Amino acid sequence: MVRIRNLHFGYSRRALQLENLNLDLLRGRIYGLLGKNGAGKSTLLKNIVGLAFPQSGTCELDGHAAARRRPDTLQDLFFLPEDVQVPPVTATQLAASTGVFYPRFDEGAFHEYLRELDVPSMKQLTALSYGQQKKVLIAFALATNTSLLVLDEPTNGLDIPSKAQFRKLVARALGEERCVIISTHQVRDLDSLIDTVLVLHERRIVLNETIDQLAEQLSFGTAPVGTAPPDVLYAEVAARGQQVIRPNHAGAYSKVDLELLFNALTGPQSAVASYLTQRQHEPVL
Ligand SMILES: Nc1ncnc2c1ncn2[C@@H]1O[C@H](COP(=O)(O)OP(=O)(O)OP(=O)(O)O)[C@@H](O)[C@H]1O
Repeated sequence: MVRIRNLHFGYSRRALQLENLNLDLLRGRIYGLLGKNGAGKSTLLKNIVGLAFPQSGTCELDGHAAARRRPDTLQDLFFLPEDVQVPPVTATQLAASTGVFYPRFDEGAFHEYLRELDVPSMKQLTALSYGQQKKVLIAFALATNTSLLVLDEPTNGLDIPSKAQFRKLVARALGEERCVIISTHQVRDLDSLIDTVLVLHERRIVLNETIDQLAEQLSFGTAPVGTAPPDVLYAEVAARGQQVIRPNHAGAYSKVDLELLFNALTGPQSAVASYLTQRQHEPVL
C-alpha cells in the first residue's frame, strides 16, 4: 500500500527532518506511529499523503508517487490533520457536500458513528466544541472507507470515554483492504488498538514490529527497586518497584507495555534497539 525508499525530507535544505527513511505499510493493519514532540510524525504523514514532497528518495502509494496527487489516489485516502478546521455546515450537510469525493462513503455508517460518539448531526460544526468537531471528522474519516486512512493525533482533545469509543470504532472499521496509520505522542491512547508499532526517532524509523513479534522477543515485567535482575535491557523506576524489559528467553507471553518500550527506544544508547536489531540478523533455524 505505502512504500517509502531512502526518503530525505527537510523544510529547508540545511536541516533534515527525515533522513534515509525506509518503510512499508500493508493493508489489513493498524499502525501506531510513535515519536517525541517534534520527531517528525506529522511531516512523515504529510509525505505519505502527498502534502509534502521528498527532497530525494520515493514515497509511493500502490506504485504511484504520492506527490503526484492523482485523483484516483486521493479518492482512496483520507488524512485527518492534527489541527482540524471545520466548515460552517452541519454534519449532515458535510456528508452531502464532501462524501461524494469518496466513492465508498457510507452515509448510514457516518450517522451511526456520530450517534456512538454522542455528537449532534444537525448543529453547525463551527458551534461545536473542539473535541466534538474532532469526533465529527473522525466519524467522517471512518465512513469514507478509503483504503488508506491517516490520522494525525486523533485523540488530542478527546475526553477519556471518547478515547475508548474511538479505539472501538477504529477497530471495527478496519477490514482486510484497509491500512490505518495513527500518530500519537500519547502512547497509552493506542493501547490494545494497534497491531504494528512504528517509532520515529532521530529522523528514522527505529522500530517497525507487530505487537506479536514484540511479545515473542521481549518480556515486560517488574522487579524490586534496587535490584538488578539478570539480562535487563531497560529498567524504569515506577510507583511500585521497577518496570523492566528483558529478552523473552522463556517464550512466555507478557503484555507489551508501549510506554515503557517507547522510553527504552528513545533514550540514549538503547539496549532494546540493539537487541531487536541483533535478533533480526540471526539466522532462522
Ligand atoms: N511548515 C514547517 N516549516 C518549517 N519547519 C516545520 C514545519 N512544520 C514542522 N516543522 C518542524 O519540523 C519538525 C518536525 O515537526 P512535526 O510537526 O512533523 O513533528 P511531530 O512529531 O508531529 O510533533 P508533535 O508530536 O509535537 O505534533 C519540528 O522541528 C518542526 O518545528
